[in-house]
Amino acid sequence: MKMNEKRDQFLKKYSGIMDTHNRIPLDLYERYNVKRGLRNSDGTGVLVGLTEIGDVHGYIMEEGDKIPVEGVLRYRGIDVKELSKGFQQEKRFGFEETIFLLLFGYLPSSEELSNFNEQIGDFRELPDQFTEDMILKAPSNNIMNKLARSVLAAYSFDDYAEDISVWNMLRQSVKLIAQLPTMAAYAYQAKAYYYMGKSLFIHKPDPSLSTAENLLLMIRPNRKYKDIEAEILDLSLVLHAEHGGGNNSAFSTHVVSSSGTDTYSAIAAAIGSLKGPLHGGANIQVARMMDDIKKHVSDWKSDKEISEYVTKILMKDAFDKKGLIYGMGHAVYTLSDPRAEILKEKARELAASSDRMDEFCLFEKIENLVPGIFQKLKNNDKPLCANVDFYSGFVYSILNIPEDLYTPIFAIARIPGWCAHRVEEIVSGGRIIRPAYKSVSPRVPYSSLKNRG
Ligand SMILES: CC(=O)SCCNC(=O)CCNC(=O)[C@H](O)C(C)(C)COP(=O)(O)OP(=O)(O)OC[C@H]1O[C@@H](n2cnc3c(N)ncnc32)[C@H](O)[C@@H]1OP(=O)(O)O
Ligand SMILES: O=C([O-])CC(=O)C(=O)O
Repeated sequence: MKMNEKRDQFLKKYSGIMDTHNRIPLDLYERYNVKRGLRNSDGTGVLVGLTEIGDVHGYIMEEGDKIPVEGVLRYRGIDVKELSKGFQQEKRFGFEETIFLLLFGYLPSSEELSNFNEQIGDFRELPDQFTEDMILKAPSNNIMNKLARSVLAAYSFDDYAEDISVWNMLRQSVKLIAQLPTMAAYAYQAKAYYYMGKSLFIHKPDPSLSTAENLLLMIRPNRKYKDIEAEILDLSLVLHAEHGGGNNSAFSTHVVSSSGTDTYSAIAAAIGSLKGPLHGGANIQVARMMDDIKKHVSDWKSDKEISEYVTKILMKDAFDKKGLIYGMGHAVYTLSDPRAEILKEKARELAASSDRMDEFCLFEKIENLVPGIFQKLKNNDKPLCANVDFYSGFVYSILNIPEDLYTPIFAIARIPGWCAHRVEEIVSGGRIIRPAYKSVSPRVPYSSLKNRG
């Protein structure tokens, strides 16, 4: 028998065995009062830490009951809606001051902001040979995978990689925050060249420009972008920058950092977490799901036809058969996600000016119809709102940003949050995160090889 056939047989047999031997009966979780997914029985998160960085508010507790409320998100105590309104009204980019706010805990003065922008600008370029050796020689079909590997590779270019003093973590944080857009843009160019047959171009970042402008100039063949495109991308970066300590990627950062490991390992772990389709990777899944819905629903104005197809998706009978409507639902928000509301209005404006209003209306219909269908199918009254990932990809598509970069843009936005959480963990956490797992395995005596069946 050929090795391939033997391998197929091996995988078939042992994947079945592996599955059986890793299934713990659901009733045991209840019996031992296990907080699955670190959740209490009402879906609220188990309290495992304190943070001053982000505050995510989606319900209030009243006499033991969870009462849904409109969502509010605060960065270092400042409402993100006010923060966004502030820099937009002053016609400035907001992402760099948001990074400052998250890292240092207060809004910078103009002098502090311009010094900070200089620091970021100075770090934007990748080290000598990094692009050639670490990105072009080892491209990936998946930019998040390439980003995580690039962050790990950056360890080897840092003489103080292991130093976890605050001074050094700040240096590493600013460097990684500045370089992640460059890594993502070049990783995308490498993918476009090696996997998609496109021309290869590597544009140098411009230290005098914002993160949003740099990202756009590095992914555009002619380095050109419109001001409005950079402004909207900047706003989106601000909205994605931080989400408390409990979200999966920030918590991964806390867990990994609590072992005392280096910054590159912690940030690579966070990128791996964000990539998942239940977390930041949902933005690309929304785009794929919407393409599928557009293909299968002939009348985009028909509530009936849309509802029937959405029901099929929820019943695991259509699209990726996972039973999920991506971009809907949230672990904390109930009635609304403030970021989705802002992105929705941007999506509406952009759609109106680019002849894509029919698509926008389809998104809006799905947003409005899904909660009712979900409640009917699940026989509950749980509110379900659009989350930050629902409209972001649609906005990016109008900005002509390739789908491959949707989740990497989320990572570029969220790395300041991760860095702030890493420092908070090391400065204030101070104890290795180590929850308990109860063993429910029966005791089995060892048997020697000759006595096994
Ligand atoms: C940046 C971000 O990470 S935002 C979130 C991005 N992720 C998505 O958009 C994926 C779709 N949404 C989801 O899978 C979920 O809403 C999550 C992962 C965001 C939150 O999950 P949870 O906190 O477990 O949600 P919640 O406690 O409200 O879920 C209750 C039930 O509703 C289901 N549910 C929640 N949202 C959805 C959805 N969009 N589609 C189908 N079912 C859903 C859950 O799977 C769960 O089912 P179960 O009881 O059979 O296990
Ligand atoms: O908080 C969460 O669970 C998910 C998240 O990161 C976000 O919504 O931005």
